[in-house]
Amino acid sequence: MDKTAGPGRVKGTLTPPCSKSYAQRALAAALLSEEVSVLRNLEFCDDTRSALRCIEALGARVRQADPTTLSIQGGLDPRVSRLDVGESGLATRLFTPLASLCSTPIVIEGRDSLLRRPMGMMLEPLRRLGVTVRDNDGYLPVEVRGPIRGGEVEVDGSVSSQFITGLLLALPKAGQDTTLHVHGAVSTPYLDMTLDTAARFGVEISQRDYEEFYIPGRQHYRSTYFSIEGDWSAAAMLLVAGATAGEVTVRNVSMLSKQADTAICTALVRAGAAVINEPESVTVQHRPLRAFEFDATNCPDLFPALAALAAAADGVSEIRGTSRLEYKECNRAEAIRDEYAKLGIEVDTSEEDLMRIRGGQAHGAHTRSHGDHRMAMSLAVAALRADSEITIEGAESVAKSYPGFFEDLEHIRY
Ligand SMILES: O=C(O)C1=C[C@@H](OP(=O)(O)O)[C@@H](O)[C@H](O)C1
Ligand SMILES: C=C(OP(=O)(O)O)C(=O)O
Repeated sequence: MDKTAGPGRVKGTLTPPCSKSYAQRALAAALLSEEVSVLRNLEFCDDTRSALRCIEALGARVRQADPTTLSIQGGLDPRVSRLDVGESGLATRLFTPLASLCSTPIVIEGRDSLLRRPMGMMLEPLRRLGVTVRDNDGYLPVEVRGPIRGGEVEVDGSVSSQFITGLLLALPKAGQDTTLHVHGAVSTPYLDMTLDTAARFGVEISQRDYEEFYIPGRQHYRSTYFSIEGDWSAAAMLLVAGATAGEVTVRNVSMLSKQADTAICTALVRAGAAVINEPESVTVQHRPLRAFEFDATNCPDLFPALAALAAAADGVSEIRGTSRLEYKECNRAEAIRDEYAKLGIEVDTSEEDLMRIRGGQAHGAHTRSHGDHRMAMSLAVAALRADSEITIEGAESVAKSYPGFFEDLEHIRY
């Protein structure tokens, strides 16, 4: 689907969808409890729907108490032999270890960009933990047959944190205690979100410097009332719209959150925007923007929002961490470079792990999302400052994380 995004100013207040990272973790934890948990403020995007499908397939009994509240009777009892994780990287790397708690074979399968994302990091550690694994040369589909038994294992954390998240949530239910030795962990705030979720379900895990995790086995996930907070990755796009084209208040987000993408506020301040933090909202106002430096290694999902910010800033911004972008929904560094070039914005990715963006006047153009929700949103935000409309091919991809994005942006644009 093509979408036309127009130039304009923005002013208004928006509430982003709930954090899909927290929602997926809370759904997984509710499955692992033998009791009833209640998840509130849960709205559905494609990725949270994938996680819901997985927990139902693995045995959870889910009742919709109201449009945003689910009551979940947990308990692993696989009803199918195949799990459809849709296009969600997290659901894949989270539910593969969870499925490995079962003694029946389960195939994990996905679609589209997920089929090109590496899954090899899961194979050896799962085998060492007693799981029989069949894979497709390091890609989906993957078949696991547990039960995973715990023990001591080395894990490569340098491509993604998501498999560690899956192990951290699955292994408290294993028969033995586990020590994970993690090498080169990236996206570490996402591991804090996992530990936070586990703790809220009464599960104990200790860790040292994201290098060693100790997970006692045979633990009990207790019944929990879990309110899902607003999504900082979605908020980041809206706040950049405020910084570049007017003023935006985002409700239901707090700087006290453990979400990685709270870091957008640091980038906004460095770029010269006015950022007003309140206990349950953030307001960003436009000011003349200057080039900034920022390391996004641990918050890779911010890159597309940062690109729209840097494109509107005076000078050359330097954003570190591009090597983290190769294996997202598309190669996001290349996609940002190529699509922003169509707008007349120069993006240099020639130096390893670094992106340089020279701010300037964006021009109308026909662009592509590369099937990537964050690219579609980034281009729509960049369009606010363009001299004419930008067409975004593949705009429906926003459904992966923020189905109402275009309506929300239109609501505050004038
Ligand atoms: O655990 C999570 O919720 C996520 C972790 C990050 O992935 P990586 O650990 O692969 O960087 C992030 O990019 C992804 O959107 C969500
Ligand atoms: C990369 C993302 O998600 P996932 O890895 O869960 O597919 C994302 O939401 O930008």
